[in-house]
Amino acid sequence: MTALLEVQHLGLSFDYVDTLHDVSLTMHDHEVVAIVGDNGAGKSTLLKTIAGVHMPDTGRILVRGEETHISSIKVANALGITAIFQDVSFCMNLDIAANIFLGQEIASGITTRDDTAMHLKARKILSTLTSPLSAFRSMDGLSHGEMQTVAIARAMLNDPEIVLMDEPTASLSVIQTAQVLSYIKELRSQGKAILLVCHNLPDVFAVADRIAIMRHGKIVAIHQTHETTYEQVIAEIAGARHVNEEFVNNDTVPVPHKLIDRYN
Ligand SMILES: Nc1ncnc2c1ncn2[C@@H]1O[C@H](COP(=O)(O)OP(=O)(O)OP(=O)(O)O)[C@@H](O)[C@H]1O
Repeated sequence: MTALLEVQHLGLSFDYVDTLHDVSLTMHDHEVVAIVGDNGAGKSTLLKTIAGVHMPDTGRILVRGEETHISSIKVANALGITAIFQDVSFCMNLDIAANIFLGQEIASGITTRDDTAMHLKARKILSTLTSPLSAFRSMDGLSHGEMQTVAIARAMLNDPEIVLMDEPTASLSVIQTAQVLSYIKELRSQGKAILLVCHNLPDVFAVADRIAIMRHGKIVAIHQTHETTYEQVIAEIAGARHVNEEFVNNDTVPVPHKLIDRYN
């Protein structure tokens, strides 16, 4: 089966420092792949390189089996790749529909926007995500989680096949996080491939089919989520040769939280 996205031996340096080193990764439709790693491991740089923000120095990116040169975000979008970065900007004085269409408004004449068509499409996208948000609501006053919903809806505008998400649950409440994770599952069920950079291991284990661990610009391991454990992933993030028994055998605190507390 042809992979939707194939990254082969990517390398990228900033100021002579290897930020990505021989990175290879394959993604198929109906799949969520999470990239985890310590600060500075190169996760966001990998995502941005696939999204067209950076051009790799070496290696290849294939989309549906075809070699591509993703020289800009626009080129990535045309290939069916869309990214949701951490610093999404909104126009707070406009409504949700206008923010979903920001920069891609539907015109009804040379100088006028077709607000009705935009609201209809915005409502359709929100309902596809099973979001209860009204497209008429003002951005002003939305919670972080609701803004993340709008960011995801905006990314769905051109029905991409490959969705790249950088820390979509950062600074969200438990409920908002659950909502965003359910959107990710919904996108997977629609056949999309989702690449997720995420620090939060419970979120990763809740939603990812595979987990890729990055360290010092390299992918050091890729696991099927159901075949790995928090202990193993944390050990690989940290570069430990063995899983620490102290972590594994302490049954007084739920293991994931104990591990994460220790790791942080
Ligand atoms: N545009 C850039 N110019 C120079 N160095 C950069 C640039 N972007 C990233 N880097 C460097 O590349 C390394 C990897 O950064 P990156 O943001 O990809 O890491 P990360 O794994 O996403 O980290 P974090 O979890 O902290 O966001 C860091 O040392 C960073 O300073």
